[in-house]
Amino acid sequence: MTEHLVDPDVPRDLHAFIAGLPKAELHVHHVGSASPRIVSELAARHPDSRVPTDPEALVDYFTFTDFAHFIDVYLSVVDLIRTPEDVRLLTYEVARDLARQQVRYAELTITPFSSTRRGIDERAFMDAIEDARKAAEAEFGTVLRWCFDIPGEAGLESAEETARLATDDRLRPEGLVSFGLGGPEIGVARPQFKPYFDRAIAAGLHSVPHAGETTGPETVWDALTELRAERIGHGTSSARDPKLLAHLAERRIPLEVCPTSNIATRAVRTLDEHPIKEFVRAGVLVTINSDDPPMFGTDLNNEYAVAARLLDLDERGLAALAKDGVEASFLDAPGKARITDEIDTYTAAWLAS
Ligand SMILES: O=C(O)c1cccc(C(=O)CC[C@H]2O[C@@H](n3cnc4c(=O)[nH]cnc43)[C@H](O)[C@@H]2O)c1
Ligand SMILES: [Zn+2]
Repeated sequence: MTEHLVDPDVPRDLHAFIAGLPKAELHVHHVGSASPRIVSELAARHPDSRVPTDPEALVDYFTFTDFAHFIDVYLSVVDLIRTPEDVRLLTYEVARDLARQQVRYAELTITPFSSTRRGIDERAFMDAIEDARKAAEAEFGTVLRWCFDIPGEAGLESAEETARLATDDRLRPEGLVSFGLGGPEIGVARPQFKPYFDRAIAAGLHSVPHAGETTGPETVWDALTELRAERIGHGTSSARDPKLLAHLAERRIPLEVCPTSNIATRAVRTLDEHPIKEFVRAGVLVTINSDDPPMFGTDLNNEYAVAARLLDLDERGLAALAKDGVEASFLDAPGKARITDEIDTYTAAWLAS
């Protein structure tokens, strides 16, 4: 249990239950998962960067005034990743952090455009993530899969490049399962990305755009109708549209909810005002995720503790939430059954002890 993340309003034994609970993480960004140790190590290697080298100074550096400020800081960390070896190290260390939290399966959102435009060779980039994925599975038992996302604000050039990297048979990595859209939403309309999503879907990828994180429910509708979203990244503003909530519930389209992220980027004012309760009340399939954990001073276990408090969950409720995460994942049926069984076995043993 990470002491600074112990929520005093959640019983300690529930924190301990969460710490050992097998979980799936469906919404977590590659660069946004770099631990303070990795960020400071990379910053020390690149003294021209404005990113602090002192891990303690990172707490202030990772305090955001709004979403635009968050993206600005995020890109300063992206600037630290300059070689394929940086990419490999980051990916492997992210897997280690996930494994420590009993994450059995994670879909990691990667923005290959940001790396290739900064001069990392595309072949070497793919080899680096795949090499780390295989090593992580063999050494930690955590299965990683990739979502390649378009950094929407970088324009259609970035959409074209991301679609090419995701669909070219000579480049497309084995671990790639989905196609996303990230970055700021304001002024970046979802429908313009339809042709790129069409190509990715035709190549067998799942559609998982961010939508409704910093704009209204109409963005979520656009993601559903234009980009054929199978899950929605955040979808926070869906709570403002009862018809949309009913649609999401009826079609079993999961929301990838990241509560602490929404507070850190100031998309939502306080955790108590977070709409997660409305989602559950409307019957929407909610999954719990961490987004950019070290940047937001959180981790997946803490997000489960937050959910336990906001939704008043006990061990059985938390186990059900973890199983919903597995169900909403793009794992195959035997893979889902394996983790679900593990959750049931763990929970039964915990309750019997
Ligand atoms: O890489 C560039 O050069 C570049 C140029 C212009 C714009 C961008 C971006 O907008 C990058 C956005 C970046 O942010 C990632 N991310 C991480 N967390 C979140 C989130 O909560 N909501 C949306 N985006 C997020 C995203 O994956 C992109 O990599 C880049
Ligand atoms: Zn995100």
